[in-house]
Amino acid sequence: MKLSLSDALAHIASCITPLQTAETVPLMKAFGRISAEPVLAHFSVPPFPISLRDGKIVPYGALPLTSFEGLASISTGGRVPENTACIVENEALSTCDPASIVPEDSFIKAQGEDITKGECLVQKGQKIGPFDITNLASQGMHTLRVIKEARIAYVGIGDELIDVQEAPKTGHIYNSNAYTMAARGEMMGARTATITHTSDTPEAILATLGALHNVDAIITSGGMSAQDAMHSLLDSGPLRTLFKGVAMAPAGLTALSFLDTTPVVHLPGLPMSSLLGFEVIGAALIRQLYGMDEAQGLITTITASSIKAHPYSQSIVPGFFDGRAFHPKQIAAGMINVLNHCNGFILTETNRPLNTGEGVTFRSFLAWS
Ligand SMILES: Nc1nc2c(c(=O)[nH]1)N[C@H]1C(S)=C(S)[C@@H](COP(=O)(O)OP(=O)(O)OC[C@H]3O[C@@H](n4cnc5c(N)ncnc54)[C@H](O)[C@@H]3O)O[C@H]1N2
Ligand code: MOO
Repeated sequence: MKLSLSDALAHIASCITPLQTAETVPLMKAFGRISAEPVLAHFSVPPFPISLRDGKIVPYGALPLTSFEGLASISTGGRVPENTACIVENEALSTCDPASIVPEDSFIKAQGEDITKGECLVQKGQKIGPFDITNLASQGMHTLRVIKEARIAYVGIGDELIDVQEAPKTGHIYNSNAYTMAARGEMMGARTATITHTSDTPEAILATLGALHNVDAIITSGGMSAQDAMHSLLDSGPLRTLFKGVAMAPAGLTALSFLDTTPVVHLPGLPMSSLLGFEVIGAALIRQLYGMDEAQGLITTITASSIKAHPYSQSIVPGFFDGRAFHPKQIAAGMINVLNHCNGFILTETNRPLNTGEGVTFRSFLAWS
């Protein structure tokens, strides 16, 4: 009996401990990393009221004005003195009646208008984006405490697999699944510890997995058919299996286990199953390692064509969102040359086909960049 996708995700959330180790990195290395602590503003920005125009300073004491003569000048960004009633921009000096000048703060940026001292600029567990860099740089924060990067090992399982620099012989298949997942993992902020492959015997698989040290998670691809070694190993130890089979299509054969304390996601070998399974389960694993909640950057849109439903599983449907609608891509088992034409995917509900124009939630591959 396959686990529902929501139960599989709940297992990941409850059984995998987020990484705790923190390190200090320079500001520009913090981009895309996960903050290990809340960051509070050291001082207010702007630190004092500043002018937003080149113009003249009108003190309260000068009101009512009879002339602009004798007023002190100020440049954009200049400190506005206390007791300033308003700033008159230079362009207005020749057209505006001095008697009409009244106190007004529209050209004055108040102290702390952007950032107040003590304000939380970055939450613990938040991913640092380019505009967080703005706030951190504005505070002169040149280093940041971030969670150590997740290190993931990608292992292709199958006697037919070879590495990309090897010369192929008849029946050989390049380990493209592992390379693709490593590239996607990098986009998701996880470092690639190693990309390797092993033959489909219990001994070879256990030796390969057992030799992986200093990794936070392992993701395997292949050997998940009923008669294959990886599939059977999940029933007999030493891997501790949390689930085996998820009600999603493709990648319904996906499993999660632990090798000692290291989580291992087992994806099927057929490329569409492997890669789309990674988008859902592999991505959830990486999020969990970083202590992040649900997927970010979801886009509500409509489907540009009808989508069939699976009777017992949710479907992972890759496709292209053109800004107006989601165009599902037809896929078949084992396809390779597909996701390069897609910019994301949707998840459908079990046994619920979608008509053209029905609402869907688009999950962009770029949400992770
Ligand atoms: N009789 C049945 N056959 C199959 C069933 C079934 O229920 N009954 N399930 C199918 C489903 S669903 C899936 S998914 C696959 C799972 O197969 P495996 O996980 O055992 O995949 P492999 O046999 O290892 O590989 C399949 C095929 O995919 C290519 N491949 C594998 N690994 C890689 C890699 N790392 N990089 C690139 N390409 C890879 C390769 O062509 C393999 O031959 O089983 C169905 N069969
Ligand atoms: O269940 Mo397979 O695992 O369709 O992709």
